[in-house]
Amino acid sequence: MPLLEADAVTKRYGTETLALNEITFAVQPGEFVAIIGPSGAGKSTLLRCINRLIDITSGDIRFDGVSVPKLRGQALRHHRTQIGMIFQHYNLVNRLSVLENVLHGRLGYKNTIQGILGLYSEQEKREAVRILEMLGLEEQMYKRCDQLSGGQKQRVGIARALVQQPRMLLCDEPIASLDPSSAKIIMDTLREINRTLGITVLVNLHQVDVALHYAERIIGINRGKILYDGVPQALSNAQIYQIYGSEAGELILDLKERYAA
Ligand SMILES: Nc1ncnc2c1ncn2[C@@H]1O[C@H](COP(=O)(O)OP(=O)(O)OP(=O)(O)O)[C@@H](O)[C@H]1O
Repeated sequence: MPLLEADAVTKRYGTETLALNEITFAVQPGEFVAIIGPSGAGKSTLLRCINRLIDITSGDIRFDGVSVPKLRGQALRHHRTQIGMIFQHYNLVNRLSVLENVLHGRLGYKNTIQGILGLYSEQEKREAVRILEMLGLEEQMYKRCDQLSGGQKQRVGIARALVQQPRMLLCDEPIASLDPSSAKIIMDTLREINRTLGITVLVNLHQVDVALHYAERIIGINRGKILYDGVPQALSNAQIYQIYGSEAGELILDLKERYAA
């Protein structure tokens, strides 16, 4: 059974903007999928609908066979614990330590009082430390997050998602604010998590070359519609043009340079 199914998902903002237009696809457990497309294509909207940060207008999204739009209360909180989110701007609390930020990933499992008091079990703290060590952040553990580099902040974001023990990671432009070497570390980390922990990864990427390098499947979106869904090897330049429209020229030039090198 697929882990995630999107069935004719449509999302409108007000009456004007049709951000997603009958999107249909399914993701199997363990897949590494890159969603590519130009600015405004609907990539962020799609991830936010999957996690129910926003409601879809029509269609259905099923996670592990359960209809996401119908979830309420405890069931919705449980759904969100299953999905780790990683953001372009990290969404960390800068004045708190790395360890405290990572433990925030456990909040979905707590009642309000436990959450407010920051009550975490020894087991949860040990697990947070173990994940920080795995991501090479053991020396940063007690630093405030505002003392970290962008790449380190994003690794904290990944650690926070992992302590949730998620089944899927949704990554919204995780490398858009990073220099190339930090971006590589983040993408390598996501691939490693996918391969060794078997966690399904859906990653929004603006950069088609990165998507081609890392993903085993590409979903290309333009104006809220899927224009390509398949393996990276079969994505032609003509299809890249279709997906990216006027932004394509520069991208394809970059690709040629990359492959020539
Ligand atoms: N909260 C909102 N209210 C109204 N319109 C929105 C909202 N969020 C996004 N949109 C619009 O929906 C469309 C899709 O936006 P979305 O952010 O999902 O695209 P994207 O592919 O993630 O682009 P980017 O990479 O620039 O974030 C755009 O036309 C955008 O202007």
